[in-house]
Amino acid sequence: MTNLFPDDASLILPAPAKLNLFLHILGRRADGYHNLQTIFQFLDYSDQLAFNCRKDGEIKLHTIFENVPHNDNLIVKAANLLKNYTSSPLGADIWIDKKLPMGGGIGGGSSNAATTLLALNQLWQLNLDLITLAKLALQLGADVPVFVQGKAAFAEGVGEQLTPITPPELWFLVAIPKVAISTATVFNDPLLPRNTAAITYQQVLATEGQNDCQAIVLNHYPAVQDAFLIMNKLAPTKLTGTGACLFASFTTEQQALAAQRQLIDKIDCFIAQGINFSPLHQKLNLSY
Ligand SMILES: C[C@](O)(CO)[C@H](O)COP(=O)(O)OP(=O)(O)OC[C@H]1O[C@@H](n2ccc(N)nc2=O)[C@H](O)[C@@H]1O
Ligand SMILES: Nc1ncnc2c1ncn2[C@@H]1O[C@H](COP(=O)(O)OP(=O)(O)OP(=O)(O)O)[C@@H](O)[C@H]1O
Repeated sequence: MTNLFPDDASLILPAPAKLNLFLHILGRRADGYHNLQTIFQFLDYSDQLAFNCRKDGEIKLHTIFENVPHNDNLIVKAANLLKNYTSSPLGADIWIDKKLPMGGGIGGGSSNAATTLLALNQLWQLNLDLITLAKLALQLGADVPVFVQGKAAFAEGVGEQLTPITPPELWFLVAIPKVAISTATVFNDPLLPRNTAAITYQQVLATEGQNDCQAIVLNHYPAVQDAFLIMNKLAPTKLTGTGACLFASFTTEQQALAAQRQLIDKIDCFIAQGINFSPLHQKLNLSY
């Protein structure tokens, strides 16, 4: 395991990325949030977090994030939320090996928060079930509950009403344009389309779908537009979440690798398989 972590770490767990295979915006609620329909699928591509229990109650994230103050970090927020909810007297030392790009639309921060909730639930012996943890998780962000539940899902509401589904576990080429995009900025854009018709659960897996944020993001962020134009020549390419990452799917790893070879020196990208049961839940031996 990575030497970023102490040898005596009691728990080392992954925080996987997600893709939004499509992202439909149905409307805007009175509180400003948007009603969505999306498919979340996990990627076999993860940050790693290490945890030790502290008896003095302090929550300490040891890894420095250049642009995120300690107490604003979703890892620390998740730990404090769980501590307050359960009145646990315990604390934690936490380290992270960060691989997922921030502001990339692949859910890095949200996934870190979910992994922290599940890790401390175990270390502090709280025995909260996933439904209770997912409800808490929603306070941290619309994307956090799916990472707590651990199953690929058709999501509705603001992203918290989850129906497990099993889309094909394809191989993805994921491009990382060199820009971080704020989700709130995209959702506040007056030109964002907000009137896509709802589909039914029966239609989900047959729906190709689109990302309703894509046109806005390509228009405003030249780095995303450039990467899109290059990658879309190789294979049909889509935005995930509010970007900046783009993805294209392939039936086999070899096909994805062949496409990646054509992008070498042009776009920073990685290959990963889509997975319907989170690597976090697999590592914790939770059943599907
Ligand atoms: C775009 C997605 O990534 C799709 O999976 C998510 O909906 C975003 O989830 P997230 O990053 O966890 O977002 P949050 O931290 O909850 O919200 C950030 C901001 O995005 C906007 N927001 C988010 C989710 C949503 N359904 N409607 C919104 O309008 C709100 O302005 C909010 O202030
Ligand atoms: N542990 C964390 N990892 C990443 N970002 C964090 C973390 N804690 C707080 N943040 C803040 O949250 C912002 C969004 O982070 P994140 O990487 O989750 O974006 P994203 O990939 O667009 O997520 P999503 O797809 O859920 O919208 C970052 O720009 C950063 O300021």
